[in-house]
Amino acid sequence: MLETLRSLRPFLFFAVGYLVLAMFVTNSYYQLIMTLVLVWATFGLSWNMLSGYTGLVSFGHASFFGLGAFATVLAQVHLGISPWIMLPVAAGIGALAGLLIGLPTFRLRGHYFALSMLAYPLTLLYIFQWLGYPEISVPRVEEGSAFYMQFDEGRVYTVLAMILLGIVVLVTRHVERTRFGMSLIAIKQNESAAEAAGINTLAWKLRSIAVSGAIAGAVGSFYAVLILVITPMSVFGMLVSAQALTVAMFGGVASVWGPIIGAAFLIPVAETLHAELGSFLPGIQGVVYGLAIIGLIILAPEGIYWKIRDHVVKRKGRTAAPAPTEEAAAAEPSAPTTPAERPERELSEEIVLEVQSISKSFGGLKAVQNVSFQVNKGMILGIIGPNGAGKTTLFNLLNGFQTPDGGHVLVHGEDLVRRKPHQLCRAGVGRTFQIMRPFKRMSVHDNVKVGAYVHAASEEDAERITREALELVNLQGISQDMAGSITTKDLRLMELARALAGQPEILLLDETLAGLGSEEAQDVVNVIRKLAETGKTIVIIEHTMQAMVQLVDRFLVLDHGELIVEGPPQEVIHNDKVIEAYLGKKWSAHA
Ligand SMILES: Nc1ncnc2c1ncn2[C@@H]1O[C@H](COP(=O)(O)OP(=O)(O)OP(=O)(O)O)[C@@H](O)[C@H]1O
Repeated sequence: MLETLRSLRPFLFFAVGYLVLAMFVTNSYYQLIMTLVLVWATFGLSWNMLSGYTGLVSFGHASFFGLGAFATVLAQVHLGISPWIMLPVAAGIGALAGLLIGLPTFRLRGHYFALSMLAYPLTLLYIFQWLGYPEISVPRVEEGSAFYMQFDEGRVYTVLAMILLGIVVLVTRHVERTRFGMSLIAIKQNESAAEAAGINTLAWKLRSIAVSGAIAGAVGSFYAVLILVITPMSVFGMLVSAQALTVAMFGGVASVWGPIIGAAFLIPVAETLHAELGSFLPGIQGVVYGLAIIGLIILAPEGIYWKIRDHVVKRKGRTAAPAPTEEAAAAEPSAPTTPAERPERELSEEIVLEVQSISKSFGGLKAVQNVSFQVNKGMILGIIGPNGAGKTTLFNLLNGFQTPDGGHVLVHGEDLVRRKPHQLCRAGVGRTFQIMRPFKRMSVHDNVKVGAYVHAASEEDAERITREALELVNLQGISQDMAGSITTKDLRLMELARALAGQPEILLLDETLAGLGSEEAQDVVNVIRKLAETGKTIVIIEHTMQAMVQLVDRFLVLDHGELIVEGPPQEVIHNDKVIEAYLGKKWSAHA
C-alpha cells in the first residue's frame, strides 16, 4: 500500500496543478468543461478497469453510468435523499449490475462479448422511457444546498470531481500492483495460459466488472448532480459508452494516465464543438470521437500514453529485441545426429501421475486413443510422435483444457478428470505452451509473479516464490527487463519460471526447446535436468530428438493418437515402429 501511495506522486502534482489552474477560471462554462474532463477521465478509468486490463471490450458501460445517474435523481425527487448518500449507493448499484451482467455475458469472448454488452444500455434506455422518464431534473433546493451537493460556485464541483478521480486512481494503482491486476492482465494476454497458471479467470473477471461498475455508477451519480437534467438518452445512450471507450483508447488502455490524457484532449474539443455547432450539427461529439479513433488506429494504435512511453524507453537505448515468434514453435524435427548415451538414473518408486485408458475424439478423428502410462516422482518423460499424433491433445487432457471422452487422470491416486485448469494447477499440474504467450508489457519478474499467486498467501510470499523461481532458471539478472525485449531462450526460461512459480509437482512442457539453437537448447536442457534433480516430475513434448535423448528417462511414442512404444531412450530410438512412424530411415542410418 505504501508503494501504491508513493506511485501517486505524479498524480498529486497533476491534481494540484489542475486545481490551481481551475481557480483562475471564472467563466462558468469553462469551469463546467474542466469538471467534465475529470468526470470522463474517471469514467474512462472505469472502462479501463474491465476492458483495459482484461481485454474484454465493453460497448455497454453506459448501463452502470445511467443506473447511477437515475438512482441519484429519483432518490432525491421521490425520497429527498441526498446525493452524498446516493453516491456510494450508486456505486453499489453499479457493482451489482456489473455482477448481473457479467455472469451471463462472460460466457462470450471477443466480438461476441463486445456486441452483447451493447444490448444492456439499450434495454435500460427503453425501460426508463417506458417507465415515463423522458427527462428528469434534480430539484433545486434553496436551503441546505451543500446537503444536496448544490453549489453556486462551479469550482467546487471541479474539486469534488478531482477527489473522485483521485480515489479511482488510487484504486486502479492498487489493483495494478496486486494479484488482482496481474490476473486481469494475464487474462488479457491469454486466457487459457492464465487458467493454466492457476488463475480462476471467471472469478477475477467478475471482480473486475463489479469494481468497474461501481466506479461508473458513482460517476453517473455525480454527473447527474452536475448536469441537473438527465434523459435516458443522455445517460444510457451509445455516445456515453463510446465516450468512456474513446477517452481510454485514445489516451492508452491499461494505464492510469491513458483515460486522463484522453479526456484532457477530447472532452474540451467535443464540448466546444457541441456548444458552437451542436444546434445545426447535432451529435458533433460523435464525429470527434470517430475521428479520434481513426487517427489513433493510424498513428498510435495503443494510445498516446504508450506511444510516448515507448518513445522514451527507446531513447534510453532499451530497444526491443525480436519478440518470440510463432514460427519458432513450428520447428521441424532436427537433423539427426548420433545421440549421446545418457546414464540411467535411479528413480523413485512413487507414482505421481497415472493415466488410464484416456481417449479424445474430434468428430470422427480419434486424436488420443486408449492411452495409458505412469510417471514416477522425479522422472523426465518424453512424449514424441509425428505432427498430428495427439501430443498436445494429450497435454490438454492432462491439464484440464479438454475433457476426455473416457479414461482417468490420477494425480497421487486422485482422479482429476473434469477439473478446470486452474484447479489442476492448484492440485500440482503446471504447464508451458508450444506457442509462447508472454505478458509483453510486464517485466520478467511480474510475468513470473503471476504464476506465484497460485499458492502465495501474501504479496511477500509471492515475491519470495518469484525470486526462487527466477533463480532456478538463472534469470535473476534480467528480472526487471520487459518481457517484450528479451531473447527467445530467455522467454522459454521465463515461461518455465512462471510455471515453476505455481509450485507444481508435475510440470508439462510443450516444446520448450522449439526455435532454439543447439547451445541455447543445451542451457535449457540443463535447467530442466536440474529441476528433475530437485524432485520435480517432468513430462515434455519435444521434436528435438538429439536433446531429448540426453534428457529423458523414458519415451512415450504416439502415432495417430495411439501409444505405439514406451521405454528407455536407447531402446525406443532403435525400435522399428518408431523409426517408421517418426524418425525415418535417415535416423536409423545415424543411430
Ligand atoms: N480442437 C480440435 N478440433 C478438431 N481437431 C483437433 C482439435 N485439436 C486437435 N485436433 C486434431 O487432432 C489431431 C492431434 O492434434 P495434436 O495437436 O494433439 O497433435 P500433435 O501431436 O500435438 O501435433 P504437432 O506436433 O503438430 O503439434 C490432429 O489431427 C489435429 O488436427
